[in-house]
Amino acid sequence: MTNPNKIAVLGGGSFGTAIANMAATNGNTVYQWMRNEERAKQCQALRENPFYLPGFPLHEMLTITHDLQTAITDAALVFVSIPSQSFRSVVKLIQPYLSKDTGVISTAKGIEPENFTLMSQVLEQELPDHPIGVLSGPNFAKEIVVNQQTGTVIASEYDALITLTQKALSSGTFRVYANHDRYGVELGGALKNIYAIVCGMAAALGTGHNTQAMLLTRSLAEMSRLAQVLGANPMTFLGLAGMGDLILTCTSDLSRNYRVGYAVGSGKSLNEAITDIGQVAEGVNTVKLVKEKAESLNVYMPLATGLYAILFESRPVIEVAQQLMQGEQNYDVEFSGKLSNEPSTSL
Ligand SMILES: NC(=O)c1ccc[n+]([C@@H]2O[C@H](COP(=O)([O-])OP(=O)(O)OC[C@H]3O[C@@H](n4cnc5c(N)ncnc54)[C@H](O)[C@@H]3O)[C@@H](O)[C@H]2O)c1
Ligand SMILES: O=P(O)(O)OC[C@H](O)CO
Repeated sequence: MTNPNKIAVLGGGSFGTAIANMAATNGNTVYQWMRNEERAKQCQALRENPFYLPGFPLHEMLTITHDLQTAITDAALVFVSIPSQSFRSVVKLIQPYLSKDTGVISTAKGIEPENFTLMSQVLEQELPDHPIGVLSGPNFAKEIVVNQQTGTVIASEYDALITLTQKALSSGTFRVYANHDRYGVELGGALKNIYAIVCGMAAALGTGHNTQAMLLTRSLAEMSRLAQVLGANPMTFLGLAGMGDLILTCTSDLSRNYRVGYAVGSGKSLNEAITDIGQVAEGVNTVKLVKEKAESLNVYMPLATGLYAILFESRPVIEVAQQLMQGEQNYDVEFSGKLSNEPSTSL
């Protein structure tokens, strides 16, 4: 049996800390697990995470620990807030400590290279007997912890898990919407990172509002086009985890993906940009996987393909932008029976 008020959060980064602190503030007994013992002890003693969210005090109901068993035993919910590159290896560690009905929720917005696997699909594979879900939306950790009013989405096939998550996290400043299209919600969170890099790059080149509006709108069209072919509901992309997160990350330098794009657009190499940011920007790997996937499925994704050419084939940004603008004319709104998936060479 699980303790309905016990929650575990895996990951010592910015989002893990924000989620753990919110759940603790709501009166839950929360354990945040960090792999680095020294860091866990330091955060626990300081009541702060100086590595990712310096200056922000942590709630007394939150315990930070290096002991995975203590963190997980009896927890009703486990949030996995580990970047996609390490996600599976951490999930493998937790299996022995989970109770039978513990729900496990991914907050990671990335894709595993093998078989284009999303993180909740990793959960499905590694923890087939557990209810699973995805938490995704326009959610900068740095804004959550200073109580900026925020909306998010819990997506799952399990209504009990949705209700438990809403109860654990909802507050006067955090609103948790439900969605049953887990795949669509998760895909939205992963894909928007590509376009945040594109928009950061465009901003570095001094583009105006017309360009930014066109980029955002065509990004949404492109994401939805792939999502539909992959089996997600394209309407999901009109919600917080699609359009909401796209707007957030494509318009703010709080986004690490946007900052990678801005740095590359300002003349830095991709490696310099990543090193300077010092945290995970999932879109850099995602664009490689999406370009491959789009080609194999013959889905038209000119922005993702153009970004790939700039980042990995040394194509000049201006040249790629001109090519996109001068291709053949295309339709505005898809999914209305016209041109849902026909190849073209324009934006
Ligand atoms: N930061 C945000 O505002 C935000 C918001 C929503 C979703 N996300 C997503 O959540 C995920 C995590 O993001 P973040 O911002 O917390 O990342 P982060 O870079 O701030 O922190 C990642 C944490 O994971 C830990 N980690 C990495 N590999 C590990 C391993 N093998 N074992 C144990 N711990 C490991 C790191 O030590 C670090 O503490 C990402 O997929 C991101 O896209 C982030
Ligand atoms: O900093 P980013 O670009 O990883 O974006 C963080 C979150 O995904 C915003 O919702």
